Amino acid sequence: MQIVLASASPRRQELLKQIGLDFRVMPSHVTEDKELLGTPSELACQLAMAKALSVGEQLRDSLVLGADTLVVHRGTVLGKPRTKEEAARMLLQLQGDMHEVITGVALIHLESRKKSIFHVTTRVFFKPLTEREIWAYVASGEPMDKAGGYGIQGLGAALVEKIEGCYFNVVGLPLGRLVEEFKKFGVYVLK
Ligand SMILES: Cc1cn([C@H]2C[C@H](O)[C@@H](COP(=O)(O)OP(=O)(O)OP(=O)(O)O)O2)c(=O)[nH]c1=O
Repeated sequence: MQIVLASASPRRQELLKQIGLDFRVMPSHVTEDKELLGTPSELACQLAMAKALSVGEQLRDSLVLGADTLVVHRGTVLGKPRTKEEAARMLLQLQGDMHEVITGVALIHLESRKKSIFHVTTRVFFKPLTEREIWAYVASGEPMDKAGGYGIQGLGAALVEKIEGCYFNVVGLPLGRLVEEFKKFGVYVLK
């Protein structure tokens, strides 16, 4: 079965390659409205589903994967910062505290009407940071295309005290859980 990643994220491509999957990439063109209709995890799943469906409708015999990563701090959902000032504000809010990174995932195979939608949460604890450190990080340019304004896989590692849960989930896909869900579609990473 052809696997299609409905994502423009280079990180998600790298993560899928890491587990040796053979897949194609077809970015979806879903507008990511992070307006909260339900809980943050419901929103992550809804956006993941919308991305998977927008591609799946054209490729009904493929197994299509959509995902969405959100950062939630004290009940507020943080998306991708639009400006450097917004990035600095987000990081100032996150420093010295815990936040959750939620990735919603949708796997859909329209031809067989099979689907699996789930989310995984990782708790991330940031060190206390000075404004100077935050601006130095923002100046690296790394925050701009990332939820919460940081990338744990890059220089953003320097902001983190510890995490609880799946590391890969923070980067964009919960690999361990994903491998289990793929099995339900007859796709085995370890065979
Ligand atoms: C918190 C965090 C987020 N991110 C990234 C993962 C996601 O790519 C991005 C969140 O945006 P998403 O909307 O989940 O994904 P995307 O817009 O990059 O790609 P697409 O919608 O086409 O699938 O933030 C990191 O790379 N590292 C981190 O530590």
